[in-house]
Amino acid sequence: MGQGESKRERVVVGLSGGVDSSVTAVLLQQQGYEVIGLTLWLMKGKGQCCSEGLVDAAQLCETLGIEHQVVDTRERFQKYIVDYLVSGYEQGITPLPCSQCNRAVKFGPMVELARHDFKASKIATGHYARVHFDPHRGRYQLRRAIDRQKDQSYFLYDLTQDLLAATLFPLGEQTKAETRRIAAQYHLHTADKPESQDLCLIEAHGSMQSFLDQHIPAKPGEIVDLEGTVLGQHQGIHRYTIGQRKGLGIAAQKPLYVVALNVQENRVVVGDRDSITLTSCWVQRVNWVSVAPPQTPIQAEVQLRYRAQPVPATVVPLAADRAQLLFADPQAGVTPGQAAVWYQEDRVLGGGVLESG
Ligand SMILES: Nc1ncnc2c1ncn2[C@@H]1O[C@H](COP(=O)(O)OP(=O)(O)OP(=O)(O)O)[C@@H](O)[C@H]1O
Repeated sequence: MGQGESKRERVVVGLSGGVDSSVTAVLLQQQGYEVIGLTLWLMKGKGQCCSEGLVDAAQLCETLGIEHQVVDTRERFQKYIVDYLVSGYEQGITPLPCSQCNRAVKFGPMVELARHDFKASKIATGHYARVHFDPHRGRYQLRRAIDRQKDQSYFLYDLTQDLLAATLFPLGEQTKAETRRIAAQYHLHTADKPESQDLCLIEAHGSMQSFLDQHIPAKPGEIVDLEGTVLGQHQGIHRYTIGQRKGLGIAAQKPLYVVALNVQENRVVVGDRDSITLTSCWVQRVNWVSVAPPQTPIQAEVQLRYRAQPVPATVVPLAADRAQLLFADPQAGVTPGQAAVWYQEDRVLGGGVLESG
């Protein structure tokens, strides 16, 4: 290093090839960081995080004059996401792979690579969420983004304190409209890329159904009511989700919902709305984020789906990383495999995976 030159702090930015991560790189460069672009190659084929994404990310780095690295993560993605999804659907649950993807496929490996290969202390992504250190609590706090429409904190509840300490979310403080404005201002070729609407896997395969059909063979069975009366046939329980109403193909006098997916008997069990309405449920693989695991029950607002309205509940911490949720009002949207994430105001306290039964 020459005299008078100061060593700039280095940050590794996860680049998917989309507008959000592009603007993240621009903002950090503007703030004086030495930015390295890192693209994880997740899947074969075309799509946002596949070949098209790699090329767009490479082009962005060329425009910004920064280093770009691509790391082949396909095996990890296969193990933690594809296999996890397939075995979940085979067992009659509806897994949400995004939180697991963030912790095990993206943030964990990115922080490792940043520290050991790139000698960088920080990583950054284009997620809409906020993180800051609270000296009173002695912990990093994960919070919702300023832009509530885009807020992605729901998908980040599984991050650890160590990962949060190493992470920057520059977009958490601004709206998506501002992000697009910055992309246009810097003439980024990613400025007009359409918003991703769904799971990256679904975008790559056209639909969840076609993804599952490629991985799970059809296995016809019966659709029955709670008394065991056969009402129809199905082509495989992996095609159904608990709580599902549409697409059952059964004519009935009142609306029917999927109540249970019985793997042993290969049966889809249906019932009326009351039979899917719960006053409590259990959560496993709980991660407490912004607070240490509490010893006594806490009051929180629980979100049972991405974009669902949070509902008031008591979270009862249990042994072995489990918790029980006691809803203030009965809830019909409890889908095993999806994430339940609990908040106090805009702070993510914790979350976990909804259990069946
Ligand atoms: N394949 C990847 N390699 C590295 N980082 C990634 C990859 N995919 C996603 N990320 C990081 O995670 C963030 C959120 O990803 P998500 O899939 O939710 O896309 P998004 O919100 O549409 O963002 P973008 O517009 O950057 O694609 C991205 O902004 C990026 O920083």
